[in-house]
Amino acid sequence: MSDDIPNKQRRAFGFPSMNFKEDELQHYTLIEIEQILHQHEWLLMDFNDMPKPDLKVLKELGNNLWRQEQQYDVKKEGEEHHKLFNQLNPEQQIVYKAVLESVYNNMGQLFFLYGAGGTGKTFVYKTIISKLRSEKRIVLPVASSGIAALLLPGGRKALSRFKIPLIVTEDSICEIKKGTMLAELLIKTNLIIWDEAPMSHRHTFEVLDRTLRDFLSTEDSSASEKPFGGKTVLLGGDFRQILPVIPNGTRADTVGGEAKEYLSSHSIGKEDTVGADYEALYPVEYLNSLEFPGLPKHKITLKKGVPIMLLRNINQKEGMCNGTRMIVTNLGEIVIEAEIVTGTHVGKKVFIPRIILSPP
Ligand SMILES: Nc1ncnc2c1ncn2[C@@H]1O[C@H](COP(=O)(O)OP(=O)(O)OP(=O)(O)O)[C@@H](O)[C@H]1O
Repeated sequence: MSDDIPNKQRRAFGFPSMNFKEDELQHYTLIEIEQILHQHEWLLMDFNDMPKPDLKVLKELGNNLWRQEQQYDVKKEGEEHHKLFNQLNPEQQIVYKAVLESVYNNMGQLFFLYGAGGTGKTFVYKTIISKLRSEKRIVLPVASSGIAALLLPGGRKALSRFKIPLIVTEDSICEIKKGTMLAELLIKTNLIIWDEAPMSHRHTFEVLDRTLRDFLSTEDSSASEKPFGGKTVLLGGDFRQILPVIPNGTRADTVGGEAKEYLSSHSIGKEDTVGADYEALYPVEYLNSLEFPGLPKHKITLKKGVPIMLLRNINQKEGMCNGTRMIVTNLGEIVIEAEIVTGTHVGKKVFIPRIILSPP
């Protein structure tokens, strides 16, 4: 009877590669038997010798998010860990040991792994992640940005993983309800790794901290007094990679660099105007404020290093077509120098002149 259970549950959970342990199969089979007995007005309880399904285990098995974290191939993770661990340098080993000691002994320590770019932080995260996943423990690796999250195995953006509200205040909490799959997963998590931590506002960590204290205090009342409810948390990043903090500064002040304004035209040609009345009726400021579909604004502000996209085919042979993305490398008086970052001409420097456009 249990032979059909894996296929049935794989279909139900939508995991074609889902594996089941012997005892998990037993619980599912007992539930099936219970359902058949119900049809004949019997219960499993009526048979003293029959084992009973454990509802707590079944609740766990029904948690898709927990399931996902349990689907890692233990053998592969073990091999990955073996490969990475043997390469750790002495400093990386210190971090590795300290974090794992806290996880194994439920010490709930909070770590900060600080290092300049390229010094091997992600390497340490990966070694720790593979070690814990090879032991079927749960690690939730997140990063402040989506790009950094992609570098972590099974990594997610912190805001979406923990359902942190976009606008966080001193009293916000994660948008996770108690008893949901995500709440249960957080309770079971052994380690949280948060890369690029200095890029996130203090309030985002406090939101997670408050939420974990709340969830974990239902099982252990002292959790409300512990940072992150007593979970081991490894924050990491490089303070040199954050944006400078400028008190009362505007967005432009924070990003830095000199901005340059480009106008579609410096003046209206005499031949385009029809008498003084017309000028009074349609002042230059008004004309410049008009926006038409298919035409860029009258004024654009650019800086070195900003990404831009062409909206016209300028020179297809040179890779400058509608949709080509570039990074601005130099700002001339009426010409912009940029480097192509997409397509077959990646890395090529091109010049974008001012061009005459009319609505399509
Ligand atoms: N102990 C090590 N042995 C071999 N290679 C290593 C070791 N530590 C790091 N590396 C390699 O060095 C490079 C940079 O490491 P890593 O990406 O972990 O740095 P990082 O500190 O996370 O950088 P960033 O902050 O820019 O993300 C990677 O290619 C990584 O594989």
